[in-house]
Amino acid sequence: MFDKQHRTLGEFIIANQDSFQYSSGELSRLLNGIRLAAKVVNHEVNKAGLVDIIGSAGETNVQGESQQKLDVLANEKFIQTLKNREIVCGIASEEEDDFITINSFDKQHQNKYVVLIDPLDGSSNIDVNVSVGTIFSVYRRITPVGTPVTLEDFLQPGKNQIAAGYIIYGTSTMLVYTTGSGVNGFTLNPALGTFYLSHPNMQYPEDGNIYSVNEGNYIHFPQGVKDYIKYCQKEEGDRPYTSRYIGSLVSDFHRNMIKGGIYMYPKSSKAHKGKLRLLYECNPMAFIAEQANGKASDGFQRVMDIQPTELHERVPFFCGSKRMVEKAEEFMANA
Ligand SMILES: O=P(O)(O)OC[C@H]1O[C@](O)(COP(=O)(O)O)[C@@H](O)[C@@H]1O
Repeated sequence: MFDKQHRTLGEFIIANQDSFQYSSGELSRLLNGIRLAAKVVNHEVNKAGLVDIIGSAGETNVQGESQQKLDVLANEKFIQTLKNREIVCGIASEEEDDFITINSFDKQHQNKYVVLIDPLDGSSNIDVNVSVGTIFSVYRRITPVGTPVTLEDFLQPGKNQIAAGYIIYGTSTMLVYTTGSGVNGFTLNPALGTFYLSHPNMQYPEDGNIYSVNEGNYIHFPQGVKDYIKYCQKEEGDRPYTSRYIGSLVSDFHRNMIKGGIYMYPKSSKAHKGKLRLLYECNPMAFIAEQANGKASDGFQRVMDIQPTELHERVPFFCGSKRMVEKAEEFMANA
């Protein structure tokens, strides 16, 4: 298992390269690209209140959401950084209608990895100085090297992920990721511009007492969700639980992973498939949750078993401490 002596993220990536199935150093270079882009975006997020980077960019993205200027900037920085690494053959992003094809420098489509990103998660919180994040998911392509990347390379079930993580731009900036051998968190020392291992081997508590859901949608929720929320609020045993909802998936997830809790974005009569996107929000968070002894489902099945059919498809999402997600699923099944 990993030891704390590998203090910086760079050292940690190299030191653990061999624990990775296709260890050729390429994934390390990809992760180092994400590390670099995270620092650049962190710098922009931190000074957001001072420069004209807050507010709408005047455009809407493929989801019909108004794009924030920081969304656009974060999208550009991650795409640019990943393009230059000679590893990535394609990128899909919340801010891009279609996937982006990246050819290797020799123009022979030799790159092997696809990356899916939510460049700035929690965008409704940007203007009000509440923590936001970036989410990333990495797969090995399934179409032959030497040919251009196709949609098929992106529409892989979450269980095929080889790496996933998030960056949280909060009271401190952290990068949390997994390559399938546990979850580790690194905190940025802004004075040195270096990420240090601060949270080795992160684990969800088996059970918790925090529930995170937008209760403003309560009347639109399925009966099973209403029943589970009532269960959380009932004066019985270690309940009522505490309600905490920041409105940034990354921030709510991070808190619940440390303290024990459940995050829910169910379907509703307003949003028949929920709001969160399977490929670059739910799957990466599900991979991290499972690697940290947590659980992630759509209320009925393991999220990472879902076979995607569209780049920007949405799914209901229940994620957190194992016992709490199982209890929520119980209410969904019995409703
Ligand atoms: O405001 P709502 O409907 O509760 O949605 C909040 C959820 O949507 C998100 O902001 C995702 O959407 P964005 O990636 O567009 O920000 C999550 O981070 C958050 O948990």
